[in-house]
Amino acid sequence: MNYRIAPSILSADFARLGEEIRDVVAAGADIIHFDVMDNHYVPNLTIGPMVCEAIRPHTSAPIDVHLMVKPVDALAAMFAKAGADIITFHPEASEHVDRTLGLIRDAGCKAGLVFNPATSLSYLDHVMDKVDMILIMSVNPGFGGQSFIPEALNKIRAARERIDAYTARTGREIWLEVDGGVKVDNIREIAEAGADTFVAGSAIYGKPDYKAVIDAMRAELAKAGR
Ligand SMILES: O=C(CO)[C@@H](O)[C@H](O)COP(=O)(O)O
Repeated sequence: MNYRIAPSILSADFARLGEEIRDVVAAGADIIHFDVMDNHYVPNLTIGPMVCEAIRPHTSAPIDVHLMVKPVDALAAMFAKAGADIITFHPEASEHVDRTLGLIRDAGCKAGLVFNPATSLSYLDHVMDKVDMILIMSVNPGFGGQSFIPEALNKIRAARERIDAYTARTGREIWLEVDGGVKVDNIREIAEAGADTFVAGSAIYGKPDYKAVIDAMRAELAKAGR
């Protein structure tokens, strides 16, 4: 299994963002997770396309933009232009899920849907052909440093079943990402439930030695029974 670790820069030192991104990639990160909050869809306000454009020259690692915004389409287009590689959004925040997925892919990015703990996976029913990544939230979005909600494991299993059935039928791969409260001590269980891509903010940026945390996560993933 090809596992990917995606540090969330929400927990980085924003005053030194370029350096923080270079450091975490040097420590073994595969992807940079970029949280966009609008103080409307979620009760917090973070960073926009100008910051994405500013960090783009600092890394060749994929930038994975998680849009916690409503409406979605205009910002999705701006992030594609600003250098994002992957753009995910919450289906209930889009007026037209199929069209939003299409506009992200037409702009050259991978597109994904994000599921809050209370959002049904049935949003996937008619759009799997346009989905490159499914992101399961294991906390309610808006803040870093929250505890993993155990019920998310069942949702990860259900998403994995959908992906495996789809891949068996079409041969096309879809990534399964998990975000919220991911730590060294639960990453193995999350992988065994079916995730392949792991967002971790406070677990990595909250420790002085990023490489030690990422190495410990990979050691746990190596023991996963998938
Ligand atoms: O999208 C979010 C929170 O809404 C996340 O990406 C957090 O940034 C994850 O932080 P930790 O739970 O890993 O500290």
